[in-house]
Amino acid sequence: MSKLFRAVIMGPPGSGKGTISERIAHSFGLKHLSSGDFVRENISAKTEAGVLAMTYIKKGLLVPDHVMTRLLLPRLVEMTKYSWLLDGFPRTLAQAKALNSACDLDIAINLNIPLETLKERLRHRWIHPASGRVYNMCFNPPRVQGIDDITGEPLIQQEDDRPEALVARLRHYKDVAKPVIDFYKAKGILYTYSDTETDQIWPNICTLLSTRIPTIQSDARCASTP
Ligand SMILES: Nc1ncnc2c1ncn2[C@@H]1O[C@H](COP(=O)(O)OP(=O)(O)OP(=O)(O)O)[C@@H](O)[C@H]1O
Ligand SMILES: O=c1ccn([C@@H]2O[C@H](COP(=O)(O)OP(=O)(O)O)[C@@H](O)[C@H]2O)c(=O)[nH]1
Repeated sequence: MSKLFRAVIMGPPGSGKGTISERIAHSFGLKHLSSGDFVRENISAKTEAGVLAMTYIKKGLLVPDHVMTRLLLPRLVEMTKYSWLLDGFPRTLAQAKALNSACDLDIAINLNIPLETLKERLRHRWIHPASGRVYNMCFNPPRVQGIDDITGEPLIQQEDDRPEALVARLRHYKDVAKPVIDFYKAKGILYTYSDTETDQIWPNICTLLSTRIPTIQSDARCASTP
């Protein structure tokens, strides 16, 4: 069996983690593990960690590290046979250290996107709350305005995507993410990408992954839109 591949993707809200993760999962056959999805699953299933997590999310806060690791690390144990890309975790140095004790990462992708771009994107972000599917009214609009393509249910805009909430969220992200970025830099596995468009970043990430996931050959999948 070929060696398993493990990666994390980091970046501020709106940096395109979800969008790029979907492309990576689609092109390279990795499992896309989203911490937000895990949290929402635990909330729906009313697990102990889910009920606890909900009390923080309702206040617009990050879930504390010990709750988040309790919720997430067992899911990684279920994934020992698979290659995966983890999106949304770690968000803090404590989470990065917990993850480091649980498994060896091959790479950490860091998206560094200008503030104005983030604001503009999130202003146009609409989501289908039940599935977490993400749309953008300019970049990838739904087929019918305001309606989820798959279920036909209405889309919503998240409170904390509004410009007023965003600046504080981004400031908080920078403070918390800096030690995580330094941690992966010191390990020599950090790859930072800076641009205003996912379509510009994507070919570079795709080329990197093609060299690191040897079972899969690079080809047209590294074009700007897969
Ligand atoms: N690693 C984590 N640490 C703490 N809380 C987390 C973590 N991952 C998810 N959460 C909680 O779950 C919520 C939903 O996460 P999700 O990543 O889907 O959305 P988000 O924070 O709005 O992300 P983004 O705007 O970057 O796409 C977060 O707002 C946060 O409260
Ligand atoms: O080049 C891009 C990449 C993403 N988006 C949109 O920007 C928003 C944020 O992207 P995503 O949810 O993937 O980012 P995340 O918060 O997961 O980092 C979404 O509405 C995407 O459709 C965009 O307009 N242009």
